[in-house]
Amino acid sequence: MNSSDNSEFGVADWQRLLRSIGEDPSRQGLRETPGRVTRAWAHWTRGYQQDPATILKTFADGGESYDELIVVRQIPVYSHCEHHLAPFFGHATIGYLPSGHIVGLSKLTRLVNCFAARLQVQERLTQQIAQSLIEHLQPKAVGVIVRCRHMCMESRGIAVAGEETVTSAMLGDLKENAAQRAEFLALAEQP
Ligand SMILES: Nc1nc2c(ncn2[C@@H]2O[C@H](COP(=O)(O)OP(=O)(O)OP(=O)(O)O)[C@@H](O)[C@H]2O)c(=O)[nH]1
Ligand SMILES: [Zn+2]
Repeated sequence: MNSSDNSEFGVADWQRLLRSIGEDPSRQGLRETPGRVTRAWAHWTRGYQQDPATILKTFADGGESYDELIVVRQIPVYSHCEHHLAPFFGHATIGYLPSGHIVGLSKLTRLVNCFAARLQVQERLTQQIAQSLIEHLQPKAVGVIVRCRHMCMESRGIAVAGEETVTSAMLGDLKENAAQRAEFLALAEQP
């Protein structure tokens, strides 16, 4: 969303929204809010402008042929549900079994951000992370676990606080090989 582009949702629309809930957009505390919220939504939806292929540039693993699981845990997730535009947030764990290529560890967090900064359901977010790793890194296996709290379920609707939704995607060896999956889950869950 670009506030200088009249064809897109911007400052005038947020002013209208503020009026529609009975507020006065010209009062001191709200004067800067439409511009601020426009910029905030541009940030929360920046993922539409990001390309997972560019993020996941691989580098050869220096001849060391590392062939064990690589697991990164506690990757922060901030997203918005496509049903209510309400935040959902939590953490992701990503594991993969390389096949000749590894990726910079920070790129896994960037990949999560790229898909989380779009309107989502948690299930699709989880699958997109896993599928793009398979597509661009061609590992032997990928496992993704996402745990989130959904504000549309806590602050409204069913209105229960603190429920956690857990989703997972297991591809390649992690789908087919029970021992491999057990190892990933042990690494993912270790305190
Ligand atoms: N599967 C899935 N559902 C989600 C996610 N985020 C929100 N929802 C659900 O989307 C559903 C939308 O249901 P609707 O009946 O169309 O909308 P609603 O009347 O606002 O539903 P309530 O939240 O039950 O009041 C709700 O059950 C939400 O809990 C998500 O990431 N995955
Ligand atoms: Zn929702």
